[in-house]
Parts: sequence; C-alpha cells; structure tokens
Amino acid sequence: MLFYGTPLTSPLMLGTAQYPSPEILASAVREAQAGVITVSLRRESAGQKAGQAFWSLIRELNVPVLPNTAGCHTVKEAVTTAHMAREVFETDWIKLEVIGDSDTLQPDVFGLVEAARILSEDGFKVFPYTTEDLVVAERLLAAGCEVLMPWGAPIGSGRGLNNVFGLRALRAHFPDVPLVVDAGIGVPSHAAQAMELGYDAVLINTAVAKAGDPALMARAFRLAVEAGKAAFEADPMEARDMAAPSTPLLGRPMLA
Ligand SMILES: CC(=O)[C@@H](O)[C@H](O)COP(=O)(O)O
Repeated sequence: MLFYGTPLTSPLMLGTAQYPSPEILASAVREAQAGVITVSLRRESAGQKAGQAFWSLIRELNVPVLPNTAGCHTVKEAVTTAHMAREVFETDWIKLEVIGDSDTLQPDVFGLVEAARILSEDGFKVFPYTTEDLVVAERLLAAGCEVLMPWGAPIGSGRGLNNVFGLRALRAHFPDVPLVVDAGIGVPSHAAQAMELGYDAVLINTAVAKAGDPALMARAFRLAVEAGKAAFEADPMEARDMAAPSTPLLGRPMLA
C-alpha cells in the first residue's frame, strides 16, 4: 500500500515519546525496523538544548519522519504546529491530532475535519487521528485526506482494539484507502489483530516506550505485525459456531 504515493519499508509506525533515554529510543527504533517514526513538535521545544539533541538523534535514525500535532486542542493550534513541523522536518506529511477531551484524549472530529481541509488545501499530506466513525471518515476523505488513522483505544490506554466491528466496517467501506490503527495498542497481539483485519499499518508509542525492555518489545511488535500481515494475505478461515472435525473420517474401524 502506498501512503500518498510513497511505499513504507515496514507497516510498523513508532512514536518517539516517553522513552527512558535517547539511546533506548534509538535501539527500539532499530529493533522495530520501523517504516516511519512520529515526532511531536510540542513535546520537544526546538529552542531548548535537550530539544536540539533530540532533533539530531531523530535525523541520525534515518527513518522517514511523520511529525504530529499531539497535544493540540484547537484547529488553530494544530494548523500552526503543522506549519512549524513542515519547516523543521522539511516534509509535508503531518499526523493531525485535534484533541476534543482532556480525560479520554478523544479526537475532536469536527475540528479535525476543519483542520484537515485547511492543511490539505495548503499542500499538506494529512494523516488524521480519528475515530472509527464511517461518516467522519467520508468527511476526512472529502477534505483531502488520502490516509485514515482510526484509534484502537484511547491514547496510552493499551486496551487494544475496542471496537473490532467498527474497524472491520471501516476496512470494508474503504478498501482502497490506506488505514492505520493508531493509539491504544498495548501488546503485540493487538497489532497482529489489526493487521489480520487487513489494516495497512499500526502506530504504537506507549506500549514500546513504557515496556521494561523497550528494544525487546519493539522487536516483538515487529514480529507481530509481520505475522498479522502474512495471516491476512493468507486469507484466514471464517470462525464457526459449531465444531467441524479437522480429521475427516473414512468409514469406521472394524472392532473385533
Ligand atoms: C505518539 C503518538 O502519535 C500518539 O499520540 C499515538 O496516538 C500513539 O498512541 P499510543 O501511545 O497509545 O500507542
């Protein structure tokens, strides 16, 4: 699948926040063999010394960067942050977050559609962090988005795919749109499940950054994503309500 005309080397997108150290972040990115890393402009102030070291590290990792507008609660904040990100990272890709509720970090889908339209008209390639709502998805596509990033569960919750039915419906409605499950993935089996549903990629931050061994967890996610993708491509069996013998019987044994 192409993301705005660009193939990814891996369907694993990795967040770069909350790691115990820059070295551990670097080893996690390497072990994940991430196709994309996402970076928040607002978490690491470009003016600070620590910020400068962070930017240098991000560049050295040599992985495509998807800047994000994490922490933005209004259209104006998100649009301004996207413009700053375009300058800093010299990319027109932007992961667009407009948060609507501070407790759940649920996206404000109304602000999201508006910001997506403004940024798309300004030449940005928008990756919107959204819900699994089909109507909102239609609006985002009409606003110029060519990728959708529905949540699995609230950011940082690690709850996995809360609404498998909704995510499956989104996949079925938009077979040609690149879809990424973003947020709420807690363990590798959640990522495998997303890929088994036919999603094109997953984005994970907290589950790797907050693991006891982030590099090992990054490797586990890489393997899970690979397994889930292969399973989808292998056309998995349908679940059944009733038992079906896995060993067909040919006649009955002759009992003495
Ligand atoms: C870094 C980033 O983009 C997050 O806002 C993202 O949504 C990941 O969520 P998790 O931390 O739950 O993986």
